[in-house]
Amino acid sequence: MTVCTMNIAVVGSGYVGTTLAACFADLGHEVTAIDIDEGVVDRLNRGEASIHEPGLDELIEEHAGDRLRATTDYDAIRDCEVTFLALPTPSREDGSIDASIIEGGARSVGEALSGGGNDHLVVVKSTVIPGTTEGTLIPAIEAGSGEAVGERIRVGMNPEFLREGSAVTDFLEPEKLVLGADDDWSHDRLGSVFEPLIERADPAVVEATVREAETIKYANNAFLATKISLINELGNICKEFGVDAYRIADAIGLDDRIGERFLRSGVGWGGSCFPKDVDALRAAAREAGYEPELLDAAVAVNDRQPERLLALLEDHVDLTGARIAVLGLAFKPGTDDVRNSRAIPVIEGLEERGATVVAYDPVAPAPMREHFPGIEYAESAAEALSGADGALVVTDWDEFAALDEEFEGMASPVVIDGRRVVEPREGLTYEGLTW
Ligand SMILES: NC(=O)c1ccc[n+]([C@@H]2O[C@H](COP(=O)([O-])OP(=O)(O)OC[C@H]3O[C@@H](n4cnc5c(N)ncnc54)[C@H](O)[C@@H]3O)[C@@H](O)[C@H]2O)c1
Ligand SMILES: O=c1ccn([C@@H]2O[C@H](COP(=O)(O)OP(=O)(O)O[C@H]3O[C@H](CO)[C@@H](O)[C@H](O)[C@H]3O)[C@@H](O)[C@H]2O)c(=O)[nH]1
Repeated sequence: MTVCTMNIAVVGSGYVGTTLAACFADLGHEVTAIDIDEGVVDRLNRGEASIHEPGLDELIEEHAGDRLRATTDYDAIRDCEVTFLALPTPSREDGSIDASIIEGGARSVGEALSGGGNDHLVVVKSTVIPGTTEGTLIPAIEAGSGEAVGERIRVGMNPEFLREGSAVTDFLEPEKLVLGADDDWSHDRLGSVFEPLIERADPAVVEATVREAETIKYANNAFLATKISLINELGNICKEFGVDAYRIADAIGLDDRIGERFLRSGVGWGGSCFPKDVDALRAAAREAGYEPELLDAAVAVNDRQPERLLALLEDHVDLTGARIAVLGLAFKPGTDDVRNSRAIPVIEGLEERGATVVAYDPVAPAPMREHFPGIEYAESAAEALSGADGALVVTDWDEFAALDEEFEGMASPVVIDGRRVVEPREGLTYEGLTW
């Protein structure tokens, strides 16, 4: 069967946009990546990613200069059939969504499409609060293009479920695709974009309205974040009972209605999505007149976990003047992203208690330096542990599981594990957060 290839523009070359652009090129489409950052564009054209994501460099190297090109010029959109908006949708101070960047991007897309031309589908890939596409982005495209959306220019919504650290595999082997559109032509065109992926990976395809697609994304993230907070709450209770929360999670996960995934208790959820998206959903729910009490509680439990880690350490070490190794800075393994990493409140808490922090992460020290320029950064876990009065494990990098004689270099061998990655052993005072 012949699979149709298309000309696709991807606006925004961050974690989502770069993955999208590289994977679409790999699926056979002609892709133009557009970003305002010239450095990002230059690197892409040289065949390099600006972010750390397993498998991404290889794809970009293979397709850059061929099916994948990058530019800062929105006018490239005119030659494309579909444009994906993968722009940031950060939180405002009060937690509500700040749609100003994507609104500006939508306007620029509209301007690039002004003056007539081929049919074009603009697809919102970013996570946006239900109603944003209709109430903010369509008017921005119309303001830029000078024509009503719904005839030549149409709009769809296709939320992204990839995880950082496994973005390429998640994108190329999705469990589901949510195709959001409010008319048949837009559903069909969105379907054509994903046809090669559907052929290859056979995901469940959910046809939804734009507003449903926007909502599915928030519901998905809110459910997962709350699931982790629930296992963390149960884990904290297990710890009080002297019971290993991981053995309990293994048992309850056998119940299909619960499921075994996302039951790893510990220092909590961070990253660029769960905290921002749960906050935006809470704010939007409140604005709509609904008190999201369970989501508030999920956040409260999450906020408490780093303090609980520090309190456990304090049971063993007087932190004033102590040298403490922090193992892991990225919000999860496999990424250099430190946005909302649990390492941030952990390091702040150590500093407040007068401890000296020596941090180690295999890929994320550079972005963390922007948050904490004054702490020490070690080149290896062994160096961080050397002479330390205690260690906190904050990210579950595989290499921490292999640590062994490195602990012998500690001044006092106390390890408090927030991710269940280090093996307890003789000679080590070891405690887990929920076990
Ligand atoms: N990171 C994830 O794992 C993930 C997963 C699913 C959904 N999302 C959602 O996808 C969206 C993008 O997230 P991200 O993590 O990829 O963002 P990011 O911050 O990693 O990247 C955004 C990119 O957009 C560029 N940019 C900013 N303004 C621009 C403009 N006006 N025109 C062109 N480029 C511009 C920036 O230079 C940057 O390269 C967000 O809504 C996010 O919630 C993220
Ligand atoms: O059992 C678990 C699983 C995860 N986490 C933590 O939860 C956070 C998020 O992890 P993960 O979901 O793997 O990474 P993200 O890249 O943030 O991906 C989430 O956020 C993305 C952006 O919206 C979505 O696309 C993904 O589907 C969703 O999983 C990290 O701090 C993890 O350490 C736990 O504490 N316990």
